[in-house]
Amino acid sequence: MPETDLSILNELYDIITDRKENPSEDSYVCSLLNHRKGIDKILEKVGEESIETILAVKSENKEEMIYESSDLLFHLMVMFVAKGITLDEIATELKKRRK
Ligand SMILES: N=c1c2ncn([C@@H]3O[C@H](COP(=O)(O)OP(=O)(O)OP(=O)(O)O)[C@@H](O)[C@H]3O)c2ncn1[C@@H]1O[C@H](COP(=O)(O)O)[C@@H](O)[C@H]1O
Repeated sequence: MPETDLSILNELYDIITDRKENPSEDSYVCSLLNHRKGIDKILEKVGEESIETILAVKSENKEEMIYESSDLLFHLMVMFVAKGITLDEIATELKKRRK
């Protein structure tokens, strides 16, 4: 299988971390990280995007599947940053499971 460049995931993680450290008014990520509902707002988005991903898969429309999965992955990454979970920690956990 060809190696895919997944560096965008690290780049996006770094941008989200930067938004946490340097809040700005017009940032969507900041609006989630600093929401009055706290972590619940991010969890709401993860839940919504999960459902949208499921519906996209059921629709059999691959473009929709990719679009909604990207939304889900993005919001999961915001959740990771909010809770101090690094992508390395996720990768390590996945590697432990490798057979
Ligand atoms: N990758 C993303 C990304 N993917 C999805 N989204 C946002 O996630 C939201 C998805 O929610 P919905 O589908 O429910 O759409 P909505 O109707 O706008 O949602 P509501 O919040 O109004 O409920 C949309 O507002 C999208 O714009 C993203 N927003 C930002 N990024 C990246 O995050 C970085 C930081 O963004 P800012 O914090 O806005 O600077 C940017 O460089 C982007 O690369």
